[in-house]
Amino acid sequence: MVLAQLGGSISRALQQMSNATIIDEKVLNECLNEITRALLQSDVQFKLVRDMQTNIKKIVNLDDLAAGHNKRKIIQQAIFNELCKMLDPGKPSFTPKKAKTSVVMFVGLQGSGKTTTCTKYAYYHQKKGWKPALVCADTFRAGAFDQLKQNATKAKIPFYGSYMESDPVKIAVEGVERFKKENCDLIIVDTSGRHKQEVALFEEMRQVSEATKPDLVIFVMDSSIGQAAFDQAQAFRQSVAVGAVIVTKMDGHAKGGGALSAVAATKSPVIFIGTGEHMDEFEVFDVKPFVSRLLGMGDWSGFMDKIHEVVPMDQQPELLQKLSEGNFTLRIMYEQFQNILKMGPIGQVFSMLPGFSAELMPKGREKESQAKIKRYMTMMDSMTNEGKPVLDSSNPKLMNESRIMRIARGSGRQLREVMEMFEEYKRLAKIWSKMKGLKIPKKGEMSALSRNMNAQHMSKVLPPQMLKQIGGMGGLQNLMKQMGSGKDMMGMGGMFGGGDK
Ligand SMILES: Nc1nc2c(ncn2[C@@H]2O[C@H](COP(=O)(O)OP(=O)(O)OP(=O)(O)O)[C@@H](O)[C@H]2O)c(=O)[nH]1
Repeated sequence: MVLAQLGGSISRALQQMSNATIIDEKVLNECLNEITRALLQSDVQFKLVRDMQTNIKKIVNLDDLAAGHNKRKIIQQAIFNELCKMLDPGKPSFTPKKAKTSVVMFVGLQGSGKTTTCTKYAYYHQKKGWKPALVCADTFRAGAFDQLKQNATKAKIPFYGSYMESDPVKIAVEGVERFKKENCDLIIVDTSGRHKQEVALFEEMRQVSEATKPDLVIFVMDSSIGQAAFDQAQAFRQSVAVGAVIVTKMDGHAKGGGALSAVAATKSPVIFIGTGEHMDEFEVFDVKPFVSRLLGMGDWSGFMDKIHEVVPMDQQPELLQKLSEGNFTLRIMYEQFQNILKMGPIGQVFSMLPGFSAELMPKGREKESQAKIKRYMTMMDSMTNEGKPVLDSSNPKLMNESRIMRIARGSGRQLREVMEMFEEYKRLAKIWSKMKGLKIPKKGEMSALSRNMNAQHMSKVLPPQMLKQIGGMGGLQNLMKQMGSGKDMMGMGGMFGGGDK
């Protein structure tokens, strides 16, 4: 996701400003101009960027900066707040309720990923125990119904559509009626897309909306749409009552800033993002963790959510217990590799760890990375002869030369490869050791994790250089006190944003 580079650019601009001996208006302006450039390059709409710059100038008091307060922190907090404000329209979207029928209509341009997203949305809810159903009211694109049918069949979701009927309104109404009778609680209507924002598309959309009376209209937008995002989103908003946005293809080379613009144009929140072509490459969108990640800080609550998603329920308490004790053993790594190979999204899990962005499994190189994981597992399989103490220990000293040679021989791999596997283990163990001492949150209590993070935990998570900037442990404790214990850490995340480690 190119948006991630935005965090790096912002951090660099802040660093340059922090390096200046005297912070005057000129230095502040230079810093803000640099940030503005970064935002524009990420395709955030010009007007939004300009407003943001004006707001930051209003908030940031030059006297405070001159007095030697932590300039970086003050400005970064202002940027964090402004970006959050941009992405948060101030009111949540309509949220369907399980076991109560809701009709959700999807709209968007052709190729935006609408049909794929309909299925992802249905599948996401189905996994949570809902009874979703899909209606294909796209009679414009030949093959649209086949695509929906294929996706729906794969996910075992009931669907409705027609090869013969050319009236999308009729199909939509029939489909909705049918699934209401079948007591489906989430009836999803996919509508036609066009290449451009044509009058005919909007008229058809309006008619489908009028006939089916959706509880929620979701606007699906391709993240690579760039500066056109604002106008496009606004055009849709003017024809139907868009209530939420889903931004797709966030995994690609898109700059992604259009997402921010779409929120501003529709005054509706982004509720999910699409991060790949597969059914489960779909993430709930939360503003603060997103901006935290954007600015280079990890996303602990997202990470914990992912653990709940990736690790089978019966293994979760045990895994979290071990992690909280600081015991990341080879066996844990092996078990997690197993889970990952079953479920796939390791990149998503790791990208949420501070300072650890999917190094093991970079996006676009999944096949290669999966082969690597399988190779590691074969080597680890041959370690069973080494006995329980080795697999269940987190002491790297146990991996001595003779052991490494035995493992290489046993698995038919080269010494270099065994060492590489072990280096990977050490790297992971180091990162996961930061979980040590964390109070384990129960499912649905993710924010508790944030509250339970004390300064000591935070100091372990922060890169040393950054900790120094804040004034060491003392400075950090003060800062946390100022924030108040009840404040969420994600907000702080924005203040600490990395990128210059
Ligand atoms: N990489 C990536 N590809 C996606 C994502 N979402 C959808 N796609 C792909 O984008 C292409 C277009 O998606 P569709 O779902 O067919 O688009 P659509 O908007 O329904 O198109 P129409 O039905 O013609 O309006 C397909 O190849 C999808 O696999 C995503 O989040 N990431």
